[in-house]
Amino acid sequence: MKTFRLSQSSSDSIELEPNVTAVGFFDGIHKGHQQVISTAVKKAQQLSLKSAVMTFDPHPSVVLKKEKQHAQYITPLKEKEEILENMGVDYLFVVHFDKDLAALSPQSFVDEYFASLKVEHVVAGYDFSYGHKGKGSMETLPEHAKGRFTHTVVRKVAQDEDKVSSTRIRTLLDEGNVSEVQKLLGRKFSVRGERREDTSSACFSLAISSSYYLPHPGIYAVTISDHQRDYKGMAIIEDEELTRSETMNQKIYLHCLESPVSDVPAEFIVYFHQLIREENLSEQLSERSRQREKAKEDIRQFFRIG
Ligand SMILES: Cc1cc2nc3c(=O)[nH]c(=O)nc-3n(C[C@H](O)[C@H](O)[C@H](O)COP(=O)(O)O)c2cc1C
Ligand SMILES: Nc1ncnc2c1ncn2[C@@H]1O[C@H](COP(=O)(O)OP(=O)(O)O)[C@@H](O)[C@H]1O
Repeated sequence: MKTFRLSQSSSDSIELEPNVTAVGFFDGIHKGHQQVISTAVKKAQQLSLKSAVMTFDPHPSVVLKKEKQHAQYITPLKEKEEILENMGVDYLFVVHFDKDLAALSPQSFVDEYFASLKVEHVVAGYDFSYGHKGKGSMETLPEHAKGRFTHTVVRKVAQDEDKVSSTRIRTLLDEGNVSEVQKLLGRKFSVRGERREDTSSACFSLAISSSYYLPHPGIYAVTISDHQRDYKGMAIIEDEELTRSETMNQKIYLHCLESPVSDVPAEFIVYFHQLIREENLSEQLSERSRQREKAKEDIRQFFRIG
């Protein structure tokens, strides 16, 4: 997969083959997004064209100064790239979202970003909106396309009768409900980071990018992967103020419950299975470490480790 970072005027100069493009922000690449993207990949195969995904950076809500601004992501760009690559996408267009882009009329957006990127077919969900004030919709797309490309509208993907959406996933993460998040993502919620200080080979802290949207502070049953094998363990997410370092990274604490991790690479991926308990930070340190020992036992039982 090739990634292209685009801003206004930069789209004219890149060499591309004709393609089918799925468009949207796609934070989380949840089951709804997967339906949109796999529709584009299949359509591209049928038409013998390249498949592409168009996303934006940063999230429009930040630039449009919406009440809720999403500056942290369920899948930061690096994760998005990896998932899309595995889905068989050929091109990723990352369009820089700024005030000028937001001000483009729906017609100008279509002219500048679809027509000039050799897009022959656009795939988006039923509620996709584009152009100034989000006035362009899937109903207006044919009028703005002016015969230059065709399109597919993907119907609502729901789970338990409600739309699968990144907002719904963020709310569940705020509650620490990572098992429900897994149902909407179709995979476990995960974060990747670099190993930092060790207490022992099996107990260390992980520095993760500040652009992750993290689950509610608490103790979680997790698997910790070093890309070679998985270790069952415990992750502790402390309150934001406490975990942010000067570099603005976030930190989580990991305890492996299986054979100690040693001589392993610096990068790990942590897969979240279940919230075991919330931490009460007003409690004395000695009580907190007692609770952590108890949580370890609960996690052993959760994973049925003897
Ligand atoms: C190129 C482009 C320009 C957009 N411009 C605006 C805009 O000026 N105002 C706006 O409210 N939404 C705009 N949108 C739509 C937003 O991306 C987003 O869909 C909308 O704010 C609704 O977000 P929400 O569903 O998270 O509330 C634009 C979308 C695109 C793709
Ligand atoms: N549950 C869903 N069913 C069908 N299409 C969806 C669904 N959720 C999002 N989409 C589509 O995926 C693309 C990205 O949408 P986006 O606004 O980033 O998702 P979300 O609504 O989860 O924040 C858009 O084309 C949108 O219409």
